[in-house]
Amino acid sequence: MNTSNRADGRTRPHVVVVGSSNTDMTARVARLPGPGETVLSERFEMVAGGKGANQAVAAARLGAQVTFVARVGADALGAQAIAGFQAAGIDTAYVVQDSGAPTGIALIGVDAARGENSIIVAPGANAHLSPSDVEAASEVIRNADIVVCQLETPLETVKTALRIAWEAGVLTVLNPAPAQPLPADLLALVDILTPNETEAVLLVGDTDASPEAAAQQLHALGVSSVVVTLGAAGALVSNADGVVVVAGRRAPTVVDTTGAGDCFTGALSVALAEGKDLRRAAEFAGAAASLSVAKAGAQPSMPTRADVDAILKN
Ligand SMILES: Nc1ncnc2c1ncn2[C@@H]1O[C@H](COP(=O)(O)OP(=O)(O)OP(=O)(O)O)[C@@H](O)[C@H]1O
Repeated sequence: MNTSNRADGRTRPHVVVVGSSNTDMTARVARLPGPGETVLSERFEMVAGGKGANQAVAAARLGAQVTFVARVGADALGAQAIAGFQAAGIDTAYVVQDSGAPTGIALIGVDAARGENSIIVAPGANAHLSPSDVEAASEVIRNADIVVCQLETPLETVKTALRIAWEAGVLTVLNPAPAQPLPADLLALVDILTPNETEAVLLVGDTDASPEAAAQQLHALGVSSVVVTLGAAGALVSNADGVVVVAGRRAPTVVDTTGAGDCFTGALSVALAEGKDLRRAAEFAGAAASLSVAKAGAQPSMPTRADVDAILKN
């Protein structure tokens, strides 16, 4: 393990995140516009997002040494994203600024009265994150404690990252979001899969499957550990030790659940890299995610290690 000692005596695990970085542009409106219609927004916010970046920031806030492998545009939003990663202490040596594509964005309209949203995602540079970008970081991946991927970048790229890690005996985590069916040869490279309920049933192609039944089918496809997140109810943890539901922690208040899943996967990865077993890692991740829903925005809402340790003591 490539761990270094911290002042508090705890070892600092090395987490490599391979994935997306977006800028989320959110406009609250009284009513979402129909085709051809223009509406005025009462409030506009621009917040750093993208599942990969959210998970990288979550892991860094929780005390891991984090290397992020990603692509942003050679534009102002890309420079801003990189500055944000560096401020969080993330190693950005493998964040490429792509001069041929803009930074990925999500345009989010929120109906303030109903809380409904409509979202347009323009992946931009995320779609250019290539197997060779990942290969450039292969030495870092082979020496990591854990490698974490999601599905907002090309599947071939995800597969390359998982394969390099798998062949080196490094733990692999896949958060299979956004929901989509996956090829068996990719799933076979995954140690720990972290779908939410929708993603779990979509992966097994059976929308009537219970989370537990979906987990069993995923084990049959070669995934040794499955953690299905269940929103406020917590998470179903399934591996060779059996199946258990780790109850959700009551959030102090629920302000914004955006990024709760990313916080959970980032935190789970840190805990696993520190050597916790899957169930204890899921308890840690649930505690972190319950704190993340109490604050607005994905990256700004990721809790610190001290915040999580404090609620775990209670
Ligand atoms: N209202 C809540 N109160 C406490 N914890 C929550 C709440 N909602 C989510 N969580 C925590 O966050 C984890 C992930 O939530 P969820 O299952 O909704 O994932 P998700 O659908 O990927 O989330 P999102 O897409 O909003 O990021 C849960 O397992 C739980 O630990």
